[in-house]
Amino acid sequence: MTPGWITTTLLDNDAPGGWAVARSREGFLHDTNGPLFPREWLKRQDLAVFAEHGIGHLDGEPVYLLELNAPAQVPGCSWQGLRGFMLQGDHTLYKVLGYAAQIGTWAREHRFCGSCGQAMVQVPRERAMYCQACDLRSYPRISPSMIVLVTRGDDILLARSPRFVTGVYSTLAGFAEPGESAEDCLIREVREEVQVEVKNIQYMGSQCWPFPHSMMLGFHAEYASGDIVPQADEIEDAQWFNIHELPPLPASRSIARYLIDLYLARRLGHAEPVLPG
Ligand SMILES: NC(=O)C1=CN([C@@H]2O[C@H](COP(=O)(O)OP(=O)(O)OC[C@H]3O[C@@H](n4cnc5c(N)ncnc54)[C@H](O)[C@@H]3O)[C@@H](O)[C@H]2O)C=CC1
Ligand SMILES: [Mg+2]
Ligand SMILES: [Zn+2]
Repeated sequence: MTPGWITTTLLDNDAPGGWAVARSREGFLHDTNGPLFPREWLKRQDLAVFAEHGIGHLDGEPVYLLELNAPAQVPGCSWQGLRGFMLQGDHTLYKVLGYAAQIGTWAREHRFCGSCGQAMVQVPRERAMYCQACDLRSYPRISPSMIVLVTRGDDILLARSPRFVTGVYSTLAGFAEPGESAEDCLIREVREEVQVEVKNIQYMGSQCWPFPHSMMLGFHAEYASGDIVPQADEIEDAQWFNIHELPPLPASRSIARYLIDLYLARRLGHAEPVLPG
């Protein structure tokens, strides 16, 4: 048995047993034991199953996703969004659900060929949808996004999007565009969002962000020039904050928080945080 969570395998839907998670537009089904249910039990419930996907192994046991058309009422159970599982509870289980959500969304959105419109089929032994007419394969979608902590000595540049929880400020982020390197994207996004120029760009680490399919590439950069001018609509407010007077910050498992905590730790000589994968 290999401990932990391994996502690589496709599983045989006809084989009995294993664990299952159920997902609807309301999130994942869970009870007091969490979101993993014995698969045979879950399949006996009155669920509008749209698709079933083998998604991996947890501590050697196969795990399946039941993708539902609508959230069902199951006695003793309720529904919770992926974000709730990210904010609290077991990190490995959150990884299982994050992967399940990405596979479920991708398979649902690739039922038909984007080129000819014909129905696509799941490729055996590969995580891909296939159109026979076009010989076209579609793989799970991942969107590279850059995220950066810009610093100027004891001051760090944080901003608020109108979508954030009230009061919370975070690092700048944005999706990479075709033709860009991560560093090009960083320079463009910082310019667009606050009209600041940066230098000494350093890659710090990456994190899967399954909301819905980002791959966050985390950087540190030093301030070079410019006064903050927040981008209309996208950025509600942006400021330099002294590291001793910080506003409410993003969730502790986010790479945004890691970039901030790592800078503080290095600046203040504290133990360095670990980036949750
Ligand atoms: N893990 C973390 O700590 C953090 C993660 N993020 C994530 O980073 C990602 C990018 O951040 P934003 O500031 O929202 O991006 P952004 O600055 O590029 O602006 C968002 C806009 O980009 C466009 N867009 C949406 N999806 C896209 C895609 N797949 N490719 C290209 N453009 C797209 C839309 O017009 C959207 O309004 C988001 O998924 C966000 O949730 C953001 C902050 C912290
Ligand atoms: Mg942004
Ligand atoms: Zn096609």
